[in-house]
Amino acid sequence: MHVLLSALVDHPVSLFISVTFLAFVLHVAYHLLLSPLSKVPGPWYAAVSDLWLTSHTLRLEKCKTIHGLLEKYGPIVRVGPNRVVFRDSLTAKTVYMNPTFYKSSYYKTLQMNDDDHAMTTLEHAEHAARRKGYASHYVPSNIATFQSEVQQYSVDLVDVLDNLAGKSSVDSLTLLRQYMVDVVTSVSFGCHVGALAKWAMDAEDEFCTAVGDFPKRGMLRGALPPWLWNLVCLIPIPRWQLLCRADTIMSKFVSERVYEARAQMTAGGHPDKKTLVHHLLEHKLSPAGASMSDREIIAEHMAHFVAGCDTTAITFTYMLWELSRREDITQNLQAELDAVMPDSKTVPDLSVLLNLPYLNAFIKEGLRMYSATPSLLERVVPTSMSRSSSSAEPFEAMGYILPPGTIVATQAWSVHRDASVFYSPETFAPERWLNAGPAALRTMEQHLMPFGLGTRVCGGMNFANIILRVGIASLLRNFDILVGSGTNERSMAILDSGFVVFPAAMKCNLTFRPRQQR
Ligand code: HEM
Repeated sequence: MHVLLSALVDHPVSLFISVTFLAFVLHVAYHLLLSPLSKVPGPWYAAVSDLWLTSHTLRLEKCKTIHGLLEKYGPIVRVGPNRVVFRDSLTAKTVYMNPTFYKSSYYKTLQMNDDDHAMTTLEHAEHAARRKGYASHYVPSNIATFQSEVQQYSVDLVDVLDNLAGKSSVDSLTLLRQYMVDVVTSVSFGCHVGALAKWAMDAEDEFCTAVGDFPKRGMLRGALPPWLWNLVCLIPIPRWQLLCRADTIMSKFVSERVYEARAQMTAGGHPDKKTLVHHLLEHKLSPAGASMSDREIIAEHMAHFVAGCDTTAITFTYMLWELSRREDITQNLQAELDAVMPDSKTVPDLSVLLNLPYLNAFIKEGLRMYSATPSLLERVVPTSMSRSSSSAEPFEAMGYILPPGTIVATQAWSVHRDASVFYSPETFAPERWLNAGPAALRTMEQHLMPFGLGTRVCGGMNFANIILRVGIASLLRNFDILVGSGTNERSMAILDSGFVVFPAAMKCNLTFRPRQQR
């Protein structure tokens, strides 16, 4: 022993290698045998390091990989040294409804210009104060007052496609992002930016491009050290420059409109309709009367563009892609829509659309299979599960005690593909929502979580539900949708950035053939 030690001291490199090796062995032994999470099932290589999960995130297959583990190991799996994933409705209820479970620090990667917004505030009280600022804007009664704007943009969408007369295919993802930018700008600021019109004229719209680029920019920025990011941003390729400047472009667009609305309000002007900006400008963050700062208002607006435009455009695109391959579903939808839309360009009132059984079943099925955000929604196990008590109270998930600080999460991708709830889960079948008995229907509804769950559920959920119904009704009443050039199973394979999914080809060419041409 003495000889070995003196040999190591004489050879510092050997000493370094030996100490590193020992530290590694102790690290592995701790995570596999002694950690409070060591009893939770899962592969050993995931338990000892986050590198394994990171490598799958970088390969854009995080939620599919985690789904594979849930299928293999059962409803609770350890996917990292400090990370546990589950697929269980009771556990989901505790984690997402209990405000003592804060969001994990992952959400900070979604900040806007390094500023927080509702989605990135981790702690409950701070989030509640911000959410109050925008929540009244998206309640069904208020958002319904914007239905004429949504209807008008969907008719504009039909007109743009009518002009093409089905002669060429179009990238639906880009087109629908433009449509969403028009819709969200109108309900956020009460103004018209003409994004669809620009698309029709083949004119570049920097803001729409920035909205689409923002998540990709975030992904790249998160993967590179700051110095390297700053360096690559100097590469003088115009398209690349546009991506690097996505935050600046969005911030400029939003701040101009925020300052305009403030000036109007200060001058005593009353808007015809109270839009999101008015709600945020009037909002008090605390009972003492502190308003939101300009930076906070701008970040909140930018977040609603990013959270609302790409997500809705992606889900909408996948719904159309499904229709391009399924004549049976198209015919059912068209039969229902023909009956309530005698004039193909007059979209019925929401009260009518919300009561169309097949349309509703189609939208639910689309959200089940193609939610744009089906990945882990991470929360942190609190020290105490009760807000009134500070004493430590262990959190038990499906028979395992998870200590405070453990990251826990479920993901819509797996919940929506649970074969015990949704028969043939990989089949797109709107009928499942129409033919199920009351108990099975209730169970399916309880397991549908495209917009997240509980206290942090999607703020724009009601709005998205309206947009999807109005959009699908307008397009299907007027067009048959056909697969376009270059679009196939491979190009539409779902990749995920860790939060939002997108088609492998990042586009989806479809042909919109006017129905009278059939
Ligand atoms: C199909 C379309 C959409 C999907 C699938 C979707 C999905 C989601 C999900 C899963 C979350 C919760 C994330 C979490 O728990 O961490 C979320 C949050 C949010 N979404 Fe959506 N969303 C959609 C459309 C929209 C729209 C149209 C808007 C508004 C214009 C919007 C605004 C927001 C906001 C503000 C939050 C943050 C909520 C908070 O923490 O207070 N979303 N969304």
